[in-house]
Amino acid sequence: MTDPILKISNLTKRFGGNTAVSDINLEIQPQETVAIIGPNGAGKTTFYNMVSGRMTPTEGKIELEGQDITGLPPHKISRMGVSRSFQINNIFPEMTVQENVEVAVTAFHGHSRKLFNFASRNKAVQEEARELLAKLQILELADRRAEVISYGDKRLLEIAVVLATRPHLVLLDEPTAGMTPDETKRTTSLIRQLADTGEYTFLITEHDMDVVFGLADRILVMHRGENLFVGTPDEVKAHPEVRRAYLGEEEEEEASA
Ligand SMILES: Nc1ncnc2c1ncn2[C@@H]1O[C@H](COP(=O)(O)OP(=O)(O)OP(=O)(O)O)[C@@H](O)[C@H]1O
Repeated sequence: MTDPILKISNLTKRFGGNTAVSDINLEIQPQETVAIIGPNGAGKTTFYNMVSGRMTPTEGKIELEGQDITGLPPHKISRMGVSRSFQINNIFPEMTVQENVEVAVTAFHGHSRKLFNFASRNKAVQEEARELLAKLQILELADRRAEVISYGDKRLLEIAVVLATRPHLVLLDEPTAGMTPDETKRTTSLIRQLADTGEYTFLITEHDMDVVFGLADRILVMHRGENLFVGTPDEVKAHPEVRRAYLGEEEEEEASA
């Protein structure tokens, strides 16, 4: 077994008397796609916020590739290779689609200092940006201003921006939220293709169960802050307690909507 990219041990977050995340343990292996699901208030966002450094755990440990990152600020965690999508908040609307990705690619090369010649750096940055846009199937939008493209395409651009920093672990926060059914299908299949390249490790939160079951190698089911179950999509679908606590609840909500 390889060393995990992310190792979460006994992670707990309390807000006063309310335990939002309770004693979670999880290991994510390189190239895995892991999804976190759970009903509203289950603690998914709090868990995510601790991994990306936006919240400090009350107890427990978070290790990234063997290094303790517990409680480090977001910019440090990001520099160590964890990149998080922020639901299109990290897109510059007045720049073109290509320029948005170039900014992120440049930021990455700025850190790595591999390319010091200005002209060759420019060309390499442009090429890398175009490759990423092609991967996300939005290359034909390269010269459009980001503010004029569709919501679904903005979300794909956001993923391109995230991948431009060559993250070791990619956190995708509800990647299909707000999308039309067609956009959702397209985005799910694109993320699946990215995962299949073996270049990325994804940790995803998502409410859409079709997306989760279509993407995840393993699923962490949270319920009231606790780890209710971790397993493959088939194991999750078949787990009676999960069905009762989450899938059943969803059916009831749909029935009463
Ligand atoms: N900053 C905060 N201060 C106090 N309580 C909080 C804070 N953030 C979250 N909580 C509480 O922690 C619990 C877990 O919330 P969290 O947002 O992590 O759940 P979630 O699974 O992401 O829910 P949703 O699916 O609705 O986004 C909830 O009871 C919530 O009210």
